[in-house]
Order: sequence, then C-alpha cells, then structure tokens
Amino acid sequence: MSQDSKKLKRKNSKEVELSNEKLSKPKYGRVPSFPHQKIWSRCILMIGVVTIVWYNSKAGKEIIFAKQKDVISMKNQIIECSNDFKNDLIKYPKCMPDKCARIVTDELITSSETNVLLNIAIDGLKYGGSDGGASILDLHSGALSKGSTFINIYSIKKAQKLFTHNDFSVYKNVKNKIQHAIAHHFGIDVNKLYLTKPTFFSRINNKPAKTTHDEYWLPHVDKITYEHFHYTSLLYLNDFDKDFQGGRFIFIDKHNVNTTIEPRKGRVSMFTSGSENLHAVERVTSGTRYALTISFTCNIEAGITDPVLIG
Ligand SMILES: O=C(O)CCC(=O)C(=O)O
Ligand SMILES: [Fe+2]
Repeated sequence: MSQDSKKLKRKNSKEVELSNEKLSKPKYGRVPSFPHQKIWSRCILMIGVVTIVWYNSKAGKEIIFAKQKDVISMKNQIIECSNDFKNDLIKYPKCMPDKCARIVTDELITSSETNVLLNIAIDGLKYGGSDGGASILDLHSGALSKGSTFINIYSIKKAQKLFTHNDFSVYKNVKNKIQHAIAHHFGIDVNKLYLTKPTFFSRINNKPAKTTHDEYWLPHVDKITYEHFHYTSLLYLNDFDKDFQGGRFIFIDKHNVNTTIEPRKGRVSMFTSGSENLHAVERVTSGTRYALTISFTCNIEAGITDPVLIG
C-alpha cells in the first residue's frame, strides 16, 4: 500500500469515529434528568400496587367487628348512607344522622338489667314456641310465636301473672338508655325518635325452618322488612360460643365484605336501618340464642307506647 493511500484510510476512519461520536451525543447537549419526576412516578406506581393489593385483600373477607370475648366500650364503623335512607329521612330533618354507622357497646346496659330481660324472654317464650327455629315475644302487642302462627300471651290466664312491674320498668329504662345512645351517637334530637313496632324478644335454636318467619339467616334490610324502622338496636341476652354456636350477626357489604358482631350478654348494637346495613344472622347450630330487637322510627305516626302490665 502506498503512503498516500495509508493516510487516506486513517483520515477516513477518523471521520467515521467523529460522526459516530456526534450521533451518540444529543443534538442539544445532555438531556436533563429530573430526580423529582422519578420519585413521583415511583410513588404513583407504589400507590397503585398497594391499592390493588388492599382491594384484593378486602374482597370476600370477614372483619370481626366485635368479638364475644372482648369488652367494647364504644366502637363505631361509619358507612355511607344509602339513597333510600337519605331520601326517606328528608321528611324528618331533625332525625337525619350526621353519618350512617354501626355502633357496638358493652357498657350501656348493666348485667342485672340484662338478666331481668333474659328471664322475661325465657319465661314468656315457654308459653309458645314456633315449630321452626325462630320464636318471638312482643310485649307491646302480646304476640307470641306458637306452632306456625302467633297467639296473644296476655290471653293466657297463667301468663298474666308472669311479669312484674319491675320487669316492665327495666324494659322501659333499657329502651330509654338505647334511645338516648342512638340520639347522641347519630347526632339527632332524642325527642324526634319514637319507639316503633315490631320491638320483640327472639329465641333461636337449630330446629329446621317451618315458615318464612324462621328464616332469620336470609339477608335483609330492616327498613324494607319492617316498614317504619329508621334506627335498629339489638341487645344480646346471652353469649355466642357459650350458650349457643352459630348465630353471629353479619353486615354484608359490597365486594362480599362481611362485618361480624358476635353476640355477648349485655352487648348493644345500633345501626341505621336503610340498605347501607344489609344483614343476616348466621344459622344457630346448637344451643339457644336470646336477643331483644328494639326499633325506632322518625315518623311520629308509627310510634308505639311502652308496654303496660295487664291485671
Ligand atoms: O337477632 C339479631 O341479631 C338480628 C335480628 C334481625 O336482624 C332482625 O330482627 O331484624
Ligand atoms: Fe334485621
């Protein structure tokens, strides 16, 4: 190779190197990098992942809101009011809750009050009893489950001597305490809240259902099942896992999330009665479960008076 052609080759290879360098270098200098941009995109990615994990972990899950063994002084779970509930309560402005919720307390009703009420339920229900698993006793109307229908307990001679003035006064005091607790916790005027029907004792065992009244495990909305309910309260008169098995109370929420209350003697739960609080009672598998359902309405015309002792 001649000297001249060697020089030409070197020159050409230098030119190729230079043009390669030019290509790899950005036209307008180095592309600026923004560290904040990176942090933000990572944060968004992480939030996305956490949200997906959280969403999936909640779907089809059970939250034990109140365990039988725990003593709960006051626990609440705020939920969004349903439109059906809000639309109905527009008619009763001083009765509209600040927020819809479920509230549980073990410190409102004393054990001696609970015992008096448990004895009313046990003694009264002895005079009746459904053929199926669920029986009720309503002290206001006297309605008592019997076979596949209802009788009036006050029409049974012996049963007329069954209850005392003290029983009825405890019943009224307990109702008043719960009424005030509902008014306080939901931020409403206690005088705009009226006891309504049905307010009743229930006794549940594991007998197979005979009529629709026995199908307590079916999910329902109290305001639909019992027309006038706006606020539902339940007072448990005996203990899940000691006196009976099964029979836990379950709120059924979106995405199959269940929120469970295990009955405990003296425990009160209070909740708004609209479709924000769809619920059911688990089937009782053994033993006998006693509870008292006390219901309130905002509609004065649907109000009922305290029961009075006959005789
Ligand atoms: O006894 C319970 O725990 C709930 C009963 C109930 O859902 C009802 O009376 O509407
Ligand atoms: Fe209910």
